[in-house]
Amino acid sequence: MKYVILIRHGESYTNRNGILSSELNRYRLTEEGIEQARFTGEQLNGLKFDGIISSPILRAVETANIINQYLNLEIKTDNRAIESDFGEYNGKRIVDIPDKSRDELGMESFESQTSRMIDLINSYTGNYIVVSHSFPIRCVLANYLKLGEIESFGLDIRHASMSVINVEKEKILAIGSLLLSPEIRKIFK
Ligand SMILES: O=C(O)[C@@H](CO)OP(=O)(O)O
Repeated sequence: MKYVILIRHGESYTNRNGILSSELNRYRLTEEGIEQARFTGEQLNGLKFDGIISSPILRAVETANIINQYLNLEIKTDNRAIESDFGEYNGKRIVDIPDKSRDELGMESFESQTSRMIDLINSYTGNYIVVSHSFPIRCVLANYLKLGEIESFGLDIRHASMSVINVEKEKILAIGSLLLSPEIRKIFK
């Protein structure tokens, strides 16, 4: 890819209920999450992309379809953009998860998520929107910022926010933005 806009899905019932879930078809977007996705679609309206790639998880696919109402592109699902694998903690409330490292908890590692997301980005040519999840997006940004898991802990990726990367120059142009600057909009005209 030349440029990528990484978008976290809108608020879903996993977030509303404080649950970690990588189940494919269980948790939909909330009304708020639908509105968030619509707002992001409006920001992207009229801009040109080579396609939308989405995590196969329902909340991401719903977000991609709402955004695509403004873009009318082909949407591809790609497992490399999927949510973290939470292991035995899949479906559990965040408050009930012991305060241990991901490795100790048997969850998918920071490195695994980083490499699958970078692999996805490097396997498409052109400018794409990628709809994914908070942690995988944080992994990509940390990669370009040359930060590790602990050092990038503060990267809080809001629902339906846009993080923009010039992939060829390995340069982050925006992190977790709800709007696009005129300079960034020009790239996709
Ligand atoms: O549950 C969360 O906090 C994140 C973790 O990646 O998932 P999602 O972005 O799907 O809400």
